[in-house]
Amino acid sequence: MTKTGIEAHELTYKYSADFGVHNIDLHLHKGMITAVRGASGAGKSTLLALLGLILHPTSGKLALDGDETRDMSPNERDSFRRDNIGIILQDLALLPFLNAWENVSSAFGPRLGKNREKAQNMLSEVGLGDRCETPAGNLSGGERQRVAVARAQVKGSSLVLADEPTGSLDPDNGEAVMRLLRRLADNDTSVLIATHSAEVASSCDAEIRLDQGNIVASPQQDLSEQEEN
Ligand SMILES: Nc1ncnc2c1ncn2[C@@H]1O[C@H](COP(=O)(O)OP(=O)(O)OP(=O)(O)O)[C@@H](O)[C@H]1O
Repeated sequence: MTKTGIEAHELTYKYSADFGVHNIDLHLHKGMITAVRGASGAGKSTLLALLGLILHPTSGKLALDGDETRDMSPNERDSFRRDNIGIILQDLALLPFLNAWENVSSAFGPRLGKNREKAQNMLSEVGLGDRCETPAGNLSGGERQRVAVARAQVKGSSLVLADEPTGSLDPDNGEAVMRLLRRLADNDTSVLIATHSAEVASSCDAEIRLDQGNIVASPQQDLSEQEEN
């Protein structure tokens, strides 16, 4: 049987002897939003970078929908990431001189015009149908974040990783972005959000806590606690 979702087993990344993330075991199910919380420096961004195949693990295993990623070449990892993983970064990484649809279309690669219609449809879905031609640098923070969600969503990714997706937004825009991420999960995507916010975490389906690069509470624990109550 093909395993679905993301499974990490003893996943480790060492920047140095003391810093990094260590022996991470987790299973992110499809259709669920999982929050990863922890103090500054706990390892949240490092974990997202590992799951996004941006960092190559020092040791351990990582499978996405049953595909083991450990032995992929750098080129295979890049193309796997492009096809399967949407990433919403803390600093957004939108190109300010490209307009909204061009930023969304860039998820597919450099030939932006090829996927213009898909990009525009996706922008309509996140409520930005009338801002397609606006340069990203001229959009508000909330609008830019919605463009970033549209870009993560446009390929139909199996996994979406979001680093503080609501961190810089006012409550209304933050809730709008969370609703969009929920819709992604409802379409059978695994969503992982790094957040400092207890409120954001409480709106997720499960929570992982990191402390000094180690998991101190996992989604499985949270789910079994919910079942007991
Ligand atoms: N490129 C790097 N080289 C060496 N150490 C690093 C590097 N990047 C991060 N670290 C260290 O690894 C640890 C985890 O960092 P990480 O950025 O994953 O934490 P975080 O939980 O995302 O923090 P924040 O909430 O502040 O963004 C920290 O101690 C950090 O100083």
